Amino acid sequence: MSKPTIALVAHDHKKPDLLAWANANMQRLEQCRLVGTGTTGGLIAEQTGLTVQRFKSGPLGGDQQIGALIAEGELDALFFFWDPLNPAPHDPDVKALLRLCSVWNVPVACNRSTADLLITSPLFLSLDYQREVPNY
Ligand SMILES: O=C(CO)COP(=O)(O)O
Repeated sequence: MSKPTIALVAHDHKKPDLLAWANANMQRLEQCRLVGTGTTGGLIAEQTGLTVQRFKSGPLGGDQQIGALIAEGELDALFFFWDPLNPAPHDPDVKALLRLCSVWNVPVACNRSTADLLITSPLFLSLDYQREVPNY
């Protein structure tokens, strides 16, 4: 398997959580191709030194760009620390992104504990594991 592609996204109040998690998982993240929404991706690249391909900011279409990667079969996992306590102007985009993860059986972590379990799973970087992709 080539490097898995994973997306990193966080709403503003959750960015510190995602950043702390990224710092704690540098070695694993270095083995992945990283993409992210604009502000999140920039922050992670700047503060960890990891290379992150940045899409537009979430409210400007970044979630949808990541959704497009999913629809094209190019995303292996989404780490999306969304904010359950503050409404986002682009909530439909957020829902659409999470929905596509279910449609295409893409693993998604919405908080730090799930992100820990996912990134440390022996299946995650395993050559033997093939995620089942639905055949619509
Ligand atoms: O709004 C977002 C996800 O819905 C994240 O966008 P930013 O990374 O640009 O803040």
